[in-house]
This record gives sequence, C-alpha cells and structure tokens, in this order.
Amino acid sequence: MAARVLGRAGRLAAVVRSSALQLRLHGSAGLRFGSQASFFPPLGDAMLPSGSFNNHVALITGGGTGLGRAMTATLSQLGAQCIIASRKLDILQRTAEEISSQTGNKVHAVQCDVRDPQAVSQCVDQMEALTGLPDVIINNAAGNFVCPSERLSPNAWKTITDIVLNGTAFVTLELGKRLIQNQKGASFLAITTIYAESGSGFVVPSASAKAGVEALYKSLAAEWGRYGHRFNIIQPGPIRTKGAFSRLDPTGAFEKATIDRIPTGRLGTPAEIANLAAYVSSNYASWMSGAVIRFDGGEYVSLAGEFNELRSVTPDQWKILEVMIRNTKGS
Ligand SMILES: CCCCC/C=C\CC/C=C/C=C/C(=O)SCCNC(=O)CCNC(=O)[C@H](O)C(C)(C)COP(=O)(O)OP(=O)(O)OC[C@H]1O[C@@H](n2cnc3c(N)ncnc32)[C@H](O)[C@@H]1OP(=O)(O)O
Ligand SMILES: NC(=O)C1=CN([C@@H]2O[C@H](COP(=O)(O)OP(=O)(O)OC[C@H]3O[C@@H](n4cnc5c(N)ncnc54)[C@H](OP(=O)(O)O)[C@@H]3O)[C@@H](O)[C@H]2O)C=CC1
Repeated sequence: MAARVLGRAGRLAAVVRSSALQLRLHGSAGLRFGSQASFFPPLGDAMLPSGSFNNHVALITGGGTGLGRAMTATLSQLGAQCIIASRKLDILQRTAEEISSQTGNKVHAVQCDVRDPQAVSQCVDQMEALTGLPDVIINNAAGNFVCPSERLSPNAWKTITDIVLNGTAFVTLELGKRLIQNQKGASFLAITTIYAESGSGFVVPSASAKAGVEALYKSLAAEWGRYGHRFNIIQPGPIRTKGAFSRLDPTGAFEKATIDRIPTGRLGTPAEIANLAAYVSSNYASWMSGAVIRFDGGEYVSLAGEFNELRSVTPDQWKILEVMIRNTKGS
C-alpha cells in the first residue's frame, strides 16, 4: 500500500516538476493566468462627488502625459482649476486645451524643468499670477530607463536623480515655503513606485531617487503638519503609458510575465490611479498624512513570497503532494 502511494507520489512529483518547468518556459500552467481579471474590472468614472474640487487649485508636474494627464483630467472634472508643468510646452498646451474643453474648467500649461530650481521658482511665480497658490500639489514628473548599472554614466545617474529626487524637492520646498508664508494649507502627493521599497536592479537611479522621495515626504508629513500640510505617497504598479513602457519594456517582451505575476490578472489603468490620487488629495482624506499607498494589483506581495509559484499546482497535484508530506516521518 505504502509502496503504491509512494509510486504514485513519485510520478506526480515528476509531473509537478515538469509543470513548474513549463511554467518557467511558457508562463502558463494550472490556473489560466489573467483569467481572474474578470473579477477585477477597472472602473473609469470619477469616484468622488462632482464639485469635490470646486474652488481648488491643483498643480500636477508631468501633467501633460500618461498618469499625470489622467490625474489632471479627473481633478478638472471634479471642479479643480489645474496647472500642468513640464519641459514640453506644446504637449502641455494640447493636453490643457483638450481637458479644458471636456470639463469646462481651466487648465493652465506652464513650462518648467523641475531640475532647475530657478525655473521652478519662476513657474511658481507664474502660477501665483494665474491662480494663486495651490491647494493640491502632485509631484508626478519622472525620468527612467532600464539599464545595467555598469553601463550608467555619471550623467545618466545625475539626470534621473535630478528629475526624480531633486525635482520633487525643489517643487515641494518652493511651494512649501510660500504656502507657509501665506498661512495656507495644502495636500502634497508624490508618485513613486513599488520598487522604492524593495529596490530593483536595472533601474537603480530611479529606485534610489524614489526611495529618497519617500523619505522626503514621510519626513515633511511629520514636520509640516503644523502648517496645514499633508504629505502622502502612491506607489503604482505597472500601468500602460508610452513614457514608462517605451523605456522599461521597449520590445514588449516582459508584459505577459508581468501580468502573470499580478494576482488581479491585469495592469492598472490611468483612470484608477487618478481616482486614488483625487481621493488622497481631497478633503475626504484630510486625516491622511504620511501614508504610503501601494496600488499594484498585488504585484509586490506576489513578487515577495517565496512559495507563490505554487499557484501553478493543480488540485490533483495537491492531493499527491499532501500524501507525500503526510507520509514523511521524522526529520
Ligand atoms: C510590462 C512590463 C514593464 C513595464 C513595467 C512598468 C512598471 C513597473 C514600475 C515602473 C516604474 C516607472 C517609473 C517611471 O519613472 S516611468 C517614467 C518614464 N518617463 C520618462 O522617463 C519621461 C522622461 N524621460 C526623458 O526625458 C528621457 O528618457 C531621460 C530620462 C533620459 C531624460 O532626457 P534628457 O534630459 O534629454 O537626457 P539625455 O541627454 O537624453 O540623457 C542624459 C544621460 O542619460 C544617458 N541615457 C539616456 N538614455 C539612456 C539609456 N537608455 N541607457 C543608458 N544611458 C542613457 C545619456 O547617454 C546621458 O548621459 P551621457 O553620459 O551620455 O551624457
Ligand atoms: N506607468 C507606470 O507603470 C508607472 C509609473 N510610475 C510613476 O508615475 C509617474 C508618471 O509616469 P508615466 O505617466 O508612466 O510616464 P510619463 O513619461 O508619461 O510621465 C513623466 C512626465 O514627467 C515629465 N518630466 C520628465 N522630466 C521632467 C523634467 N525635468 N521637468 C519637468 N517634467 C518632467 C514628462 O514631461 P516632459 O517630457 O514634457 O518634461 C512627463 O510628462 C512617474 O512618477 C513614474 O515614475 C510609477 C510606477 C509605474
């Protein structure tokens, strides 16, 4: 009897090993990866009540494209007057016109390279003249590309860390000082990434700079609450944008593997993160400060757990594994 069970178990162990190999080679075994996405449909509408940002001014860096554009569209739809700032004025102006014409609320385009503190100061001057100081600041601008670290030049390192860490610091400090002087409260939000926490090879300048941004925002949450300022962080997982995907997965080779490891079976959408950013920046979240919100469909925990690949083991295979485990006597 024992021999029969062990023989069966041995055969099944081979099947399990071979399906684990198939999984590694082809990314699919047992559960159909991605089929669970139907449980988690993305909703596109603005979640907050209309008018939630009436009489609010919002600055969104990098608001002309990708996730920044989606956040601008949602805030504008909810009543905010928005200022979008980045290097490419033509793109900003096109986005501003498109969003304004859809929502009926003014979106202003202001050119600004966040790496340059003088340009940031001039951008804030321009904003003060256009709208007054903002109630909502979203530090979303970033630069990134995948690259083995041994291929990085000093200027490549400096370029990414200047945009992400110094740029966020320049914008935050310039606005913070003026808001404090004017005794005006505000919500600051930084967009980082899940690997700000874990670190990640091949995007080392970005990982280092985003970790710095998180330290900056957590520190200021503690220090500047007394001035009426809240500081929060959203760590997005993968959400398709041209800016990110063209620099992080230029051939598209990693997309399927990425989706396969996301427990909710799909990428995020710009509208979903825009809703979260709107909530965090709104008065509904006035008690939220110093928060780090991971928004990744479960990717981070999926990458972290050593045994998570056992998702590919089928119920029949589990029966055999359980017999093998129960039949183990002693150590
Ligand atoms: C589906 C699977 C994969 C997708 C995964 C998705 C999500 C996972 C988590 C994602 C996190 C995402 C984080 C992001 O930040 S995405 C945002 C991406 N958007 C951008 O980067 C937009 C802005 N980017 C740019 O403008 C440029 O790319 C820039 C960052 C290079 C800056 O441009 P510029 O100031 O004009 O700089 P350059 O003069 O061109 O270059 C400066 C310096 O860097 C070197 N360099 C540039 N590109 C590379 C490269 N690809 N490899 C190595 N080195 C590079 C360049 O040579 C210069 O150095 P020198 O020494 O030569 O002077
Ligand atoms: N998409 C994703 O999967 C993920 C994105 N993120 C984060 O989300 C945010 C938005 O990224 P995403 O929308 O995907 O990518 P985009 O490339 O579309 O957005 C980056 C924006 O930053 C602006 N920018 C870059 N350099 C500067 C600069 N020196 N000064 C001012 N603005 C600058 C760009 O505008 P311009 O070129 O006009 O300057 C662009 O609008 C980033 O912080 C990114 O790190 C995090 C995790 C995942």
